[in-house]
Amino acid sequence: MSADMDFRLEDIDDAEIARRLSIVEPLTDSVRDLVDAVIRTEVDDAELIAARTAIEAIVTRLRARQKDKGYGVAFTRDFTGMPWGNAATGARNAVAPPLRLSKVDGVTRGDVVLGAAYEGPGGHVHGGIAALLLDQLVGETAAADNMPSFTGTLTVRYLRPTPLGPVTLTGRVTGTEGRKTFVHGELSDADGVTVEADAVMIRPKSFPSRDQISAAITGHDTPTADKPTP
Ligand SMILES: CCCCC/C=C\C/C=C\C/C=C\C/C=C\CCCC(=O)SCCNC(=O)CCNC(=O)[C@H](O)C(C)(C)COP(=O)(O)OP(=O)(O)OC[C@H]1O[C@@H](n2cnc3c(N)ncnc32)[C@H](O)[C@@H]1OP(=O)(O)O
Repeated sequence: MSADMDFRLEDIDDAEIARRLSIVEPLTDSVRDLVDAVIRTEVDDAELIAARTAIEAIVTRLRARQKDKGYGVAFTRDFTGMPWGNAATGARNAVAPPLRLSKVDGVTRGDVVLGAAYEGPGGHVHGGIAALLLDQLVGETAAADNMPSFTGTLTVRYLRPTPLGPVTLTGRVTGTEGRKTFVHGELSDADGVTVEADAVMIRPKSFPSRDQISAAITGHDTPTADKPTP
């Protein structure tokens, strides 16, 4: 991970995180709903044009104040990560399905419903979306102590087409070797595994230590507490 990666401090507590999420998650859900509606609507051209005008007005309102680039990765002082722009999981990212993963007994697991926005072959999940979700899965599976690794190699094997609808992801670490962590991940529908992946996750030699990140976000060294990523 390059040293110029955007780590920044958001000096807020859990209650403020919850408050912000309570505002932005429903907004993101509405935009996700909008994307789905645009794909599936059968209204006439006049309605489509009227919708575009209304949407453009909303975009103008939102752009009244905005960041220069992407959202970046914000951390609280006690190291809770807020990757809210993340393409697979971001709370502010309507492109994200969104995937929510949790680790129990060494297995990372998550359920997500893939609708019309994630279509590749008719009625089925796009292979790139499967790879995106598996990449996030192996990333979170390899992450220890809230410190992420980079995906060095991701090998994806598509066993059979994945129908649009609910899917489950599971991942587990299969080995470690120096800065490398090996992870196996699976994406399944109700009938079993449809896509599997093996990843070599690497903690780059240039990767800042947890203390260095803390120092970068707070301007000085601070003690850090172990906290799960929201
Ligand atoms: C990342 C998101 C941050 C979000 C943070 C938010 C909250 C934090 C909380 C939790 C985090 C949770 C989840 C993480 C989130 C998302 C997961 C998404 C993951 C991604 O989507 S991430 C983007 C795609 N990813 C890249 O953009 C990588 C670009 N690339 C590089 O940054 C370097 O290329 C790197 C680092 C790969 C290696 O750099 P390096 O200098 O450290 O490597 P070095 O040469 O020292 O090799 C050391 C040993 O690895 C072997 N090796 C080297 N390269 C290899 C490769 N490619 N494949 C297999 N093995 C490889 C060598 O053979 C040697 O092996 P040996 O020791 O056995 O000889």
